[in-house]
Amino acid sequence: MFNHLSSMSLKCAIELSIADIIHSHGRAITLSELMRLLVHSGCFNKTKVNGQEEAYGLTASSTLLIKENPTVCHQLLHWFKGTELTLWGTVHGIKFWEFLNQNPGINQRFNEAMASDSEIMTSFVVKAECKQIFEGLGSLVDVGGGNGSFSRIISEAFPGIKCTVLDLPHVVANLPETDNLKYIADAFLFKLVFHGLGDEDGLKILKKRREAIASNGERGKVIIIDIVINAREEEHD
Ligand SMILES: C[S@@+](CC[C@H](N)C(=O)[O-])C[C@H]1O[C@@H](n2cnc3c(N)ncnc32)[C@H](O)[C@@H]1O
Repeated sequence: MFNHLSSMSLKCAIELSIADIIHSHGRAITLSELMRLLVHSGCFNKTKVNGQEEAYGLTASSTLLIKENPTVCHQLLHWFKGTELTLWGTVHGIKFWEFLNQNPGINQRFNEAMASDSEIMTSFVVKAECKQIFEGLGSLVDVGGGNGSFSRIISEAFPGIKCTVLDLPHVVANLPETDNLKYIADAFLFKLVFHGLGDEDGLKILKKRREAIASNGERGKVIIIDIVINAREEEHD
């Protein structure tokens, strides 16, 4: 709920030139409560001077904020003050997925990286304690499923499930189809999709999925695997 404090305090740090102040001071310097928040998000680090006084130093992240790196500073401020959803969109003036569409080599490497992630996640999701989520399903749509690596693994582990992968045309173009393609779904899988969408788009998608699975009785499921904020521990999110 209070995660916006991290980005707002980062905005303050940039506007107050805190990274520059520490940089020109040449060593750690005492500062306020704002700095505690920025230490929590890993932007600065905390140390002691003269054995007792609290002081703050630069980390690799805040080194990027000093005015010797004007591009990073400028783009971050532009992003904080603008209406564009992502830093990527602010810097490049184009959505990330559209950028991949225009750069086939990078698109291929991105999809291969996501496929590697699927391989790693398989042991947790398909083979271990989450296995029962998939048992008994007849069909599944993998929305934003990339090149289908995760669905391929599911279809091999659960031969009874007909998997359908839905993604952008440039991602699924020329991928070999198999005979287990089907257009009715018991379950919709969203792996690492929602964190990249705004609340409005995410809710719109979920409402549509609810309508689609409501007609399918108790077999209907929406399965979401995504990044969550670590709210309990004093660790970086
Ligand atoms: C972070 S990747 C996750 C890929 C896959 N689910 C995984 O975890 O390996 C997000 C995927 O969403 C897809 N995507 C983005 N916008 C989309 C849209 N409007 N319709 C369908 N897929 C979309 C992208 O092409 C990309 O493959």
